[in-house]
Amino acid sequence: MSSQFVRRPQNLKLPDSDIHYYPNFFDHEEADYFLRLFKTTILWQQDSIKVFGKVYPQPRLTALYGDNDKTYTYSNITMQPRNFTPELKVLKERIENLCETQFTSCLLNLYRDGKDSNGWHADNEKELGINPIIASVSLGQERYFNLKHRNRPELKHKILLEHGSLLLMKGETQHSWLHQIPKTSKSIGERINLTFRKIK
Ligand SMILES: O=C(O)CCC(=O)C(=O)O
Ligand SMILES: [Fe+2]
Repeated sequence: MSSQFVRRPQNLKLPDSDIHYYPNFFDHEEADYFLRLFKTTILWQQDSIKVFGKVYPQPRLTALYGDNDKTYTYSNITMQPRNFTPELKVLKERIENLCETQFTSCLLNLYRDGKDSNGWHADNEKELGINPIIASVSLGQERYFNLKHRNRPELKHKILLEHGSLLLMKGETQHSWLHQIPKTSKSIGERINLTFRKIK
């Protein structure tokens, strides 16, 4: 890995949240390397989700890696973790140094094109405990990340998640806000997202 120097993050300053954005957490070359590596070495799967009783393929591919065998359940999908690869461990440790905390797990998303998406949700599964810290790495195609406050409809925000960036969400963010990656009709390339979490 090259430079460990990390520039100061942008703080989103939204009420009832604690969100920080590091645009160049990885330099361009590193980000390219990890994008190609994870595209080819992660065991991507497409699960089915049930929406109002109907079953659909999830609009993206996913994978779960971890250092324990605890399952993770969201949207009625229970995922079984695989063991961290050496490269995922390297990334995890680099982010742990920045955040001064430990992660047990990494949920990965592969958005193949603009039709792939991630609907409104909060990362508030009980396995994550209260006020979880979520560290989210973006590689490849930049995509918008929308935020909306649960109880105050006038509070909305969107941020472009760039290649090689890191987004940290902590404190009461998951309690008060929902987030999504919307579809786009533009013809765009693929994006990989990694979210490091503590699964208890
Ligand atoms: O792809 C992203 O940036 C967001 C992913 C996400 O919200 C999740 O996996 O919970
Ligand atoms: Fe999420």
